[in-house]
Amino acid sequence: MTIEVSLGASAEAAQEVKERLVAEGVPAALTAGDPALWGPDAEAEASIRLGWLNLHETSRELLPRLTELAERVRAGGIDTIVLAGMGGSSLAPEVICATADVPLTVLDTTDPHQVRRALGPGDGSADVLRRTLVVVASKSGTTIETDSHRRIYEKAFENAGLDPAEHIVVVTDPGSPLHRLAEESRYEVVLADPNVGGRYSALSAFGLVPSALAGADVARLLDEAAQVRPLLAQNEGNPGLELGALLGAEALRGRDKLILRDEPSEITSLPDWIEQLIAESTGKDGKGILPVVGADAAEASDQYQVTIGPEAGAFVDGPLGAQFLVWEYATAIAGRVIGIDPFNQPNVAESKENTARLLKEAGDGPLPTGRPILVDGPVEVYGDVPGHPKDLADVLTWLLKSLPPQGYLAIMAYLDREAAFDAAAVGEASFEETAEAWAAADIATLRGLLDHRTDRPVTFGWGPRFLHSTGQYHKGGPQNGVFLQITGAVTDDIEVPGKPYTLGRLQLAQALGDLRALTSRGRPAVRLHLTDRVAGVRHVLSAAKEL
Ligand SMILES: O=P(O)(O)OC[C@H]1O[C@H](O)[C@H](O)[C@@H](O)[C@@H]1O
Repeated sequence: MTIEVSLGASAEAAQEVKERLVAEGVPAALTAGDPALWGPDAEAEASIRLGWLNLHETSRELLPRLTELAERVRAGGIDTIVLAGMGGSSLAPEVICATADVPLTVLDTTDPHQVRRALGPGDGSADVLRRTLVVVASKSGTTIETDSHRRIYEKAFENAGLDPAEHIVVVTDPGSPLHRLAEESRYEVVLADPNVGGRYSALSAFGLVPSALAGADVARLLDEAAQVRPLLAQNEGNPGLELGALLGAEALRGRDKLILRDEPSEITSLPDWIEQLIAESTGKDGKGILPVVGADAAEASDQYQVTIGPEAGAFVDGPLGAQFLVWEYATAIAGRVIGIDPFNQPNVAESKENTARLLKEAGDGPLPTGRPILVDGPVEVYGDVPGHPKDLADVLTWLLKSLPPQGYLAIMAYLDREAAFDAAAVGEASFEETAEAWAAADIATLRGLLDHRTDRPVTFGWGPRFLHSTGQYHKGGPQNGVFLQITGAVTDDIEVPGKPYTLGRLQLAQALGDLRALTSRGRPAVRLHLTDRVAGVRHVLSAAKEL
């Protein structure tokens, strides 16, 4: 089965853009790997970023090794695959494994409570660790979260009397600092294609290694991509061109909020991967397309909806391997239409630098959190909120009122994204009861509650995961975002071996660093700090319900 793209009510607008792209010879030029398609400023970067167009062929050479590796790992009694990787180094495997229904633990967080769930109690349970293989995945080999996870796991394996070399597999680019370290440590290394950027790497070693180890059929993904690939050079019947023309045409006429719907289909959670691809590729130079995951399309002139799976209106229906390639192609096309370089991420570094500076300046002392402007039960409020708010509800109301006509609200939660598991594990409860208990304990429920109170789109991101995704758009895209950051007290912190910070301290520094970047742009931004996480989540949700 190949892929079907339907443009729904937007077909006419897309047609005009498509005709222009065809007249300019773009489909053939893109599939031939022409790096000049995004203008002279983008050419140098593009010339080393188009390898994703051929991964359906070039990644095939990985398959025998992956089969052998997966067998060896299983024969060694390992049944738990943990993936330490941020953004493009984990989002695709998460979707691949969810779709294949094989378990994969993704560590794309600095939340100590969430990392503790993977490690097991204490400094890691020997029982859990014996059965665990950690895939340390980083293209640059320098990402601070992934480096921290590697250090934590190395120490945990050693403490448990296990040889880290038997429990760690590294995926990185040739010559990266992580490559060198892995060789010194005798880790198994799978090198990735350096001509593929992180968010375009779903079908490279970054997508395939952890997924194959977790038990997914990755050869099938390459077959699915190979089926659609010949269509991408065509002027007609080209799903990537259709979708790219749609994304570009909508953005040009001011419809720059893309509501991504995930209807029940054979694919699970693809919008979470598309979100990074589109937000980080297009959100720059004051332009961009904002993907909104999990929302219903509002009747607003700047929003439109695309569904994964067959549905009324605009949709993309087809197997996962083909979806990856078609969305990548469409994003590259949309980048040309909008007039940005879809392969760089110029504003991501800023928050990272702020975080490093905050940690350095604070030394052994406390991080500069400032003083709360009010305390409402288990929730402290930080930020410049005018008009002397008296409680949390007033603060949320002010944030919603601050939304400009074309704006959006971004909720950014630096918390344990699995915390709601604890509340939902209620013995013999029915599916409905469990789902209800989950929603009542999950801070992500806030997105829907605030969405009901505004016609502006509301996004939700787990920090620091989103910093490697929508974080680029927030800082580099149209400056009309309003930001609600949520942090929480840490009761069970984890040392990062060889570093002067703990995970909890790093997480808070990341939140403060990003807040600094957002407020320096004059954007309205508030931080809620939950002094008791469970009670705090309940309190925030109940305040939002009463607005
Ligand atoms: O794979 P890494 O080098 O560790 O990078 C992981 C992620 O980090 C950065 O912040 C980039 O903005 C992302 O595009 C990338 O996917």
